[in-house]
Amino acid sequence: MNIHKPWLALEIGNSRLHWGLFLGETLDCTWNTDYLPDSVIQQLGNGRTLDNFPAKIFTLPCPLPLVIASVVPSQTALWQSYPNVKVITLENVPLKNTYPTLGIDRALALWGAGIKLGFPILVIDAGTALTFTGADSQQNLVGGAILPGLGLQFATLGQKTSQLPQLEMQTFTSLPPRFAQNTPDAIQSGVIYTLLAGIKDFITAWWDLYPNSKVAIKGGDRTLLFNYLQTLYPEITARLIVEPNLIFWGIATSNYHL
Ligand SMILES: Nc1ncnc2c1ncn2[C@@H]1O[C@H](COP(=O)(O)OP(=O)(O)O)[C@@H](O)[C@H]1O
Ligand SMILES: CC(C)(COP(=O)(O)O)[C@@H](O)C(=O)NCCC(=O)O
Ligand SMILES: [K+]
Repeated sequence: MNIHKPWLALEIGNSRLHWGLFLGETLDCTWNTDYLPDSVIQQLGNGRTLDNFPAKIFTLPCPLPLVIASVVPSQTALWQSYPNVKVITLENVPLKNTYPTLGIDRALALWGAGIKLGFPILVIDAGTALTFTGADSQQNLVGGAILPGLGLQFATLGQKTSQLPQLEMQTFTSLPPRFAQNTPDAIQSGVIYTLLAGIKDFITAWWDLYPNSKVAIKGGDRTLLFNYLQTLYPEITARLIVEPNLIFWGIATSNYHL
């Protein structure tokens, strides 16, 4: 590939779309959007661009080549009509010892983190689901864990009970009192302190196995969780790398042909 050739990387998550504009092998900028309707996808394929895309895309030869990493097959299907599209699969990721149903987002983030930060590596993805995914010094997947992400935990409590309100995370500022005296604080306390203790437990268990390993956190809730962790467990955050672009690093270092 020409070193300055522009192309788009698209990660399709379970909540939204994550975009990266590459110039050759360099990640130029990133942004997020909601899922797009079929009509808009057709327009993009016809060379038009969108208001909430970076303005510089207007200056590039559209439609740009597109590389997709998706964990939502129904969304992937909408892009099959795009003229120059490549869908990344596990076979394109050099990570070893993977299992067939491993999420491509987890494989790419782990691979990207390992290549840039070094193996062994543990990646925490604080997205719709919260995942832990680790690799050893030989670039083998060691394994990981999957649980409901922060937003999903609040949404589930709000939707599946009659008396619990739906909390909006944008209103969260600092840690709630652990022993709360009202319903919203009690929900926050239960979800947040339990999740933070779980994250700490997974990280320390990983460090028991790989004492010098780097640990990186990505995903839409990364900043909120990092800030809370910093208050409760500063010794953990001192060694925790916050990096939103691990998947784009993984895409840039995988084997596929546009
Ligand atoms: N603008 C936003 N839209 C949606 N979710 C957001 C936004 N900003 C932060 N989040 C948080 O990001 C989480 C989803 O993470 P994200 O990495 O975007 O998901 P996915 O990759 O699974 O689509 C939600 O729990 C939510 O709290
Ligand atoms: C665990 C996930 C749902 C995470 O997706 P996300 O929350 O990032 O949208 C996704 O990686 C997935 O569907 N994985 C397949 C199962 C596995 O990785 O074992
Ligand atoms: K994700």
